[in-house]
Amino acid sequence: MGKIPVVEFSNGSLVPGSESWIQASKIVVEALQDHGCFIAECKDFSLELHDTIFSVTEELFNLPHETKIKNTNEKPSHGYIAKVPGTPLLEGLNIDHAETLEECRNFTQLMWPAGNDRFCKAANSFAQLIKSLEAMVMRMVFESYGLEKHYESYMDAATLLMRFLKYQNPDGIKANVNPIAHTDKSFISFLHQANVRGLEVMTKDGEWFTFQLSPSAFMIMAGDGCLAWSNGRIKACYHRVSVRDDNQVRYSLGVFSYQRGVIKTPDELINEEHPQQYKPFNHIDFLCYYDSSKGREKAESLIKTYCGV
Ligand SMILES: O=C(O)CCC(=O)C(=O)O
Ligand SMILES: [Fe+2]
Repeated sequence: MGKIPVVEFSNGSLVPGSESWIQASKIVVEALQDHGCFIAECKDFSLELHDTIFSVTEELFNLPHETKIKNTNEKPSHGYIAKVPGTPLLEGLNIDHAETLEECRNFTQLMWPAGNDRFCKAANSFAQLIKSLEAMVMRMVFESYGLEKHYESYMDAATLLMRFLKYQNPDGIKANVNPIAHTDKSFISFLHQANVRGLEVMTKDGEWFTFQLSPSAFMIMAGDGCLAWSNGRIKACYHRVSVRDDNQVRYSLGVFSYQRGVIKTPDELINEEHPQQYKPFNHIDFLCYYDSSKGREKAESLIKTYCGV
């Protein structure tokens, strides 16, 4: 009861339409509706890429402050994040449109003017893997609601923000480095952690759930975008990070999918039983609204305030 399901994902064996696909699909959609999340065991994600991505992540955070602040972006939380009130131990760097090799190259060039091919390759391979995971998960979601015809346009409008995260050693303070529980503003998010566990998600029973580390496991969670799009059928996953092991620096990776332009609930999901709950809204405008709103810690139902009917 209340446990987050684990679903095996591999491009080779999980073929759309097959018996295993239909079974996996059922578990995925139910989990998204119940908890707003599930765990994907991703067989195509090699241990080698897992090790490389976290080794280059460490290298990235070791760059001088003057270099890291060059990671700027006009969109909120899309550039360098450091010492944000409420989360003083958290540092983050972001590659917008990480699914494109070009943007991975631009970011690499900015951080390492002399080049760092290992970083660039690892970041782009990681983002590509997430892209294919997103394609599978969202195909399942669209199919299960009978919305196949809208799937291609969803994927065409999807862009990935790849975030590298570092949580400083809390140094003897009661270890709770990012206690702010929140839902993501994304459509869907993919989280992967290294050696230090810490991500906790709230189950439908209202309990905090933390998961065992596996180098090929990803926590996949729905954000506010998906909640509104699905007319409230899918939950936005409520989560927080709470590192309890002393003297450990925690690294994690988050990939957040955003829709270019407007998110609109498909007409097929609106009926007498499910009256329209959210008006169409521009995804990035919603992120800006969130960013400028006071008391973001409490912003649990901000999407309702922003575009609720
Ligand atoms: O570090 C993590 O595992 C989660 C980070 C997170 O929730 C976020 O960046 O929105
Ligand atoms: Fe989050």
